[in-house]
Amino acid sequence: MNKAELFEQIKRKSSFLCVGLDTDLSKIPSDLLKLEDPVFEFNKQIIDATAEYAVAYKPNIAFYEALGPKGWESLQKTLDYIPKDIFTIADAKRGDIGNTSGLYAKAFFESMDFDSVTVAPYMGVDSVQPFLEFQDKWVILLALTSNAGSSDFQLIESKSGKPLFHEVLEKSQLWGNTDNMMYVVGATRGELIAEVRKLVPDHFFLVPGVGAQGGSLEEVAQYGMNDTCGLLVNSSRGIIYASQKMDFASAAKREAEKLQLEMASLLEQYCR
Ligand SMILES: O=C(O)c1cc(=O)[nH]c(=O)n1[C@@H]1O[C@H](COP(=O)(O)O)[C@@H](O)[C@H]1O
Repeated sequence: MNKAELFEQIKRKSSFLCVGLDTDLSKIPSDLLKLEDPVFEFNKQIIDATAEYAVAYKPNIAFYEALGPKGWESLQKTLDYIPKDIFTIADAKRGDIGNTSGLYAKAFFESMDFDSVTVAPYMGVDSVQPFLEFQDKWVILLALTSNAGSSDFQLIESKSGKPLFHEVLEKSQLWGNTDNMMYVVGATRGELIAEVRKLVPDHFFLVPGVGAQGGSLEEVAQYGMNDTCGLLVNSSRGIIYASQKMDFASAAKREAEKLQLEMASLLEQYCR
């Protein structure tokens, strides 16, 4: 999916919601555990309930990897079930020496056909380029993450006197095929989002951290939105575990709709 198609979908649904499929066997209703593939059954019902409000789904790979081969099977079935016009993100946070990154890229872009994968920039250009070689796929580079520990390295002043996340944003722009690059920018980072937007005015941000982590959607839109929206805002636990009983799908639908309505008015206000 290219940027124009993504923006078209955002306009059509008046939404920039990404639903995070962080599906955890210890949090899904126990009745589902009797089924052959509880993770897929849960995801299927979540997707059915939220697809009209979502422009992206983001399975966090850890939740599937942790279950061994069965988890990978649930992940593949989930990916196949997501409607084809919705953007898919493999939240895998990969990145390694070139030849290894090439195989990570193959895993998520060829074997599994995700639209995008989250990548850590720490190992530098040669660890990211193999992902960028897939012309019609997207790399979502960790820039300024939502967790408290992000200050440990990302906010440190580099040699040039700028915080390290500035270097990530500026350097990565020189890595080629950056049209298909997005950046992770945490919703918990408030005004710093404006700083990131100044450095990369046209790129999409994947913004986790609203809902369970307490980030403000209003603030994200105010500081981060551009004239093609430029935002995919993720909520995982706030949607998928809105109820931990068998009414989980209708509760997820309610939460997704609530966010979508808020997003519709933010699009009107800030998407210019
Ligand atoms: O790359 C991510 O998606 C990510 C980056 C980041 O800075 N913070 C962050 O929370 N995430 C992911 O976004 C999701 C947030 O989940 P909730 O806090 O439950 O909405 C999880 O899958 C995290 O791994």
